[in-house]
Amino acid sequence: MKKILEVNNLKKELENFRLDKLDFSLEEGCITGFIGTNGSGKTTAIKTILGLYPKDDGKISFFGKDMEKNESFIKNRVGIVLDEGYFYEEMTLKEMKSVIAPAYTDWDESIFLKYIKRFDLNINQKIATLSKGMRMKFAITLALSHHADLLIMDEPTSGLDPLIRNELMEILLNFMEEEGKSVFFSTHITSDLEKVADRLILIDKGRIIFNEGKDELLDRHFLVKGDSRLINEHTRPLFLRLNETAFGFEGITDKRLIVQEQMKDIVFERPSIEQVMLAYVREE
Ligand SMILES: Nc1ncnc2c1ncn2[C@@H]1O[C@H](COP(=O)(O)OP(=O)(O)OP(=O)(O)O)[C@@H](O)[C@H]1O
Repeated sequence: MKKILEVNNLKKELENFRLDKLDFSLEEGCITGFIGTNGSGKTTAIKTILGLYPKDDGKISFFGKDMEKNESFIKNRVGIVLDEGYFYEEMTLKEMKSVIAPAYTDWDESIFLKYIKRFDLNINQKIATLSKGMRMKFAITLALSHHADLLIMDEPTSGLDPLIRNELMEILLNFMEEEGKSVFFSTHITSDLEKVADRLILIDKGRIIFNEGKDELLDRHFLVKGDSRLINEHTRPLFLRLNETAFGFEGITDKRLIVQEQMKDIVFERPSIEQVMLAYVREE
């Protein structure tokens, strides 16, 4: 499969935080969820990849082209949604659109108007008067209106109600129906990814912890439930994360066969993305 984005050895140092040698690539035709808890480095990684923060080291290429030498070609083909949309507050949506649209060679007014309608936005409303969710919908509309091949979105579902979040997931699935499209989006609402993601990348404290197909990841981890008396010095290390109460234990393991051998009367269930994510996130 074609590589849409390649990030090699990316480093970025902020005052109290460091992105540590990020290495990953995105393949064409995939929706990749970029997950991690608050402050894990998702926004910093996305902004550095997009060149909004200067990188300290590493190489970034989109569509096989070096980011630094092909910025305008790349920006044309990438639809971007950032969590704090960069808009002029005094403008109406229509005026803001007129500023942004000429930057894209493939701007499509009919798509723009289609999403304005679908998201129930008023093009004559001032940006300053939009709610957080409406701002996000406007940013998503702009990103979808220039025939981008790759959508990069930072927390696009934050501030959206469950109904609109669900609609956005449908929109992403529709977007993927056309050949050659890819989506990369960060979120800490991992339930949004259960239905749509093909791959998941977990970042924690500025480092990538896993980068794997969603189904493979969920197929090789198990949520185990049973009596707390089964937990002892031999069984405890079999779990990546373990919660014990007076009533029983719940743990995430990637060693199903050994657990099955050593513990009787337990139940195996398929974990959620959130449960697997939390199993890998180191606590302070
Ligand atoms: N401009 C900046 N200057 C200094 N430190 C920063 C800057 N931006 C972010 N940080 C720090 O970098 C760390 C990672 O923040 P970042 O916003 O990338 O995390 P995140 O995973 O996107 O979190 P969230 O889910 O809360 O949005 C945090 O400790 C944050 O305080």
